Amino acid sequence: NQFCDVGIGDGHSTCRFSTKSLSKILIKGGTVVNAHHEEVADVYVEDDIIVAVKPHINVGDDVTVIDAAGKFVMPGGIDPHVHLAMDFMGTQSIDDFFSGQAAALAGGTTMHIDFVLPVDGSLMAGFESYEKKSRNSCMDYGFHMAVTKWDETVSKEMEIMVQEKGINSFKFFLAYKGSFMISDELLLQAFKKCKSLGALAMVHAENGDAVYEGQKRMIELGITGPEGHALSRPPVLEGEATARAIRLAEFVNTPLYVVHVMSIDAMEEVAKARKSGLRVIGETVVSALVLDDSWLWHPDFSIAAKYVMSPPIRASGHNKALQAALSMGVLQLVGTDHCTFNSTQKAFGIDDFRKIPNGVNGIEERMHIVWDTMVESGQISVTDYVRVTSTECARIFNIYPRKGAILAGSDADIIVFNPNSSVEISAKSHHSKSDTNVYEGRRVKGKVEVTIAGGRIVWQNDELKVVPGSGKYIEMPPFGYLFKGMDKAEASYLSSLRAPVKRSKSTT
Ligand SMILES: NC(=O)NCCC(=O)O
Ligand SMILES: [Zn+2]
Ligand SMILES: [Zn+2]
Repeated sequence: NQFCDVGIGDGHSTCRFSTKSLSKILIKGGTVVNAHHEEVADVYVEDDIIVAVKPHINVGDDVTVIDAAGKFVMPGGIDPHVHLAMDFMGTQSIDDFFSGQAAALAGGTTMHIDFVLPVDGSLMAGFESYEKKSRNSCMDYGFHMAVTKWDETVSKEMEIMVQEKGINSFKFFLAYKGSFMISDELLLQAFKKCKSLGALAMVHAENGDAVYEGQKRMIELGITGPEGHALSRPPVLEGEATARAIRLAEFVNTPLYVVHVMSIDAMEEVAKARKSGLRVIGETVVSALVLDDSWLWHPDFSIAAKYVMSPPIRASGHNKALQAALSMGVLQLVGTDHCTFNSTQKAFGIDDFRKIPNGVNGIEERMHIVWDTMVESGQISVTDYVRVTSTECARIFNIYPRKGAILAGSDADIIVFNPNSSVEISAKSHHSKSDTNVYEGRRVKGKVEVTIAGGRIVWQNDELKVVPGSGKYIEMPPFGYLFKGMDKAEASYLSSLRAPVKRSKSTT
C-alpha cells in the first residue's frame, strides 16, 4: 500500500507529515464550485479552515501554492452511507476505518457517515465499540445509529445518543429477518421517538418476511448461486417496504430518509411522497446508478459474488431511471453503501447464495463515477454534482456550511478536479483492502488530482499521505432543516381535527 500505516499514538512515524505540521495552502485560479454558485477564485487555507475565497489572493513564501487553472475546486465528497469494519453475516467488512478512509481520500471523499450497530441490542455498547473501531481514522467521520430492538432502555439510549453523543439519525432495517429486522410495531415506536428528539429516521426498505420466503423458494427450485440473490428479493419487495415506511412516517409526522434506493419501484414511492409534500429523502448509491444484475449470472462464482448486495443490483433499465431521478431532484444524494468483503469472504456462500456476505465497494470510486455518469453525460451541472455528492448530505445531517461548502469559515476539505484527465478503476491500483472491485476495468473521465482533508494535502501526484488518528469525529446536532416548520404543520393538523362528538349515555 502507498499510504503510511503506523499505529495510533506510537510516538514515531514513517509518515511525511506529523499531525502538528498543518500548513498554509493557496489554491490558485481554479473554478470554485459550490452547490449554489461557481466562480473563478483563489482559496486560502490556514490550519484546518478555509480563510478566504476571492480572486487574486497574495501570500508569502511560507504558503504552499497549488495551481488549479482550468480545474474545478470543490468541497470534498461526503459519503452518507458506509460500513467500515462492520460485523455482518458471520464476518467483518474488510476495510477498517483507516483503509476505507484512505481509499476515500484517494477518490476525493473527505468525510463519511458510518452506521453504528448495537451490541446485543445496546446502543451504548455499540457506540463504544465504534469509538474503538474509528480510533485510527485518517479523515473526518460521523455516525448514524441502527436500532434493532425496542424497550425502555433503547428509548433512553436514543436520547443519550442525540443529546450527548452527536448522533442525529437512526436506521431501521425492514430486511434481514432473524438479525437486524424490526417489526412495524417497533418502527412506529421508534419513529415517534425520532420525531421527539429531532433525529432523522432512516430505513433499509425491503420486506424481510417476503425476502425470507423468496429465498426458500429459490433453494427449493435448486437455485443456489448468486443469481438466486436477485431472484429472491425482486423490486416489488423494495417498493412495498419503501411505501410502508413512508406511510408510517407520514402517520407519525416525522421526516424519513430512505437509504440505498436501488429500483424504479422504490424511487417512484419516494417521488410520489415528495410530490404530495412529505419530507422524504431518497438516497441512491453508485452501484444502483451504473451496474446491472447481469453480473449475478456470471459463470465464474467469484465474479458473480462480488455483486451481491442488498437490496440487489437491479436489471438494466433501473439504473438509467435512477440517474434521471437524481438529475430531476426526485432523489437527493448519492452514497456508496461501501461494505467490502474479499473473495475468500464472498466464498462463504459458494453453495448457498444466502451465505454470501452482502456488500460492494464504492467509497473510492463514487466521486469519479458520479462525475463520469452524470456530469460528463450532460445530465447534471457541476453545481448539482457538488450538491448530490457533498452539500445535500451536509444539509440533511445538519453540519452545513462547516462541511459541504467552499466558504470562508468552512472546514478545509477540498478537492481539485481535472475534467480533462481520466482514471481507470482496478483492484490492482485501488486503496481498499479488498482484492476485487465491482467497477473493475471501467475508465472514467475526470480525475481528483488533489485532496485536502482537514487542511492537509493527503492526495497529490497519485500519492497518499495520510495520518492515522488525524480524522475527527463530527458531532451532528438534531433538528436539521427537515424538521423546520414541523411544529407549525403539527399544530395546524391538530387544529384541523374535527371536534369529537359529545354523546350522552344511552339508557336504552
Ligand atoms: N447493503 C449491503 O448489502 N450491505 C450492507 C448492509 C446494508 O446496508 O444493508
Ligand atoms: Zn441496507
Ligand atoms: Zn448499508
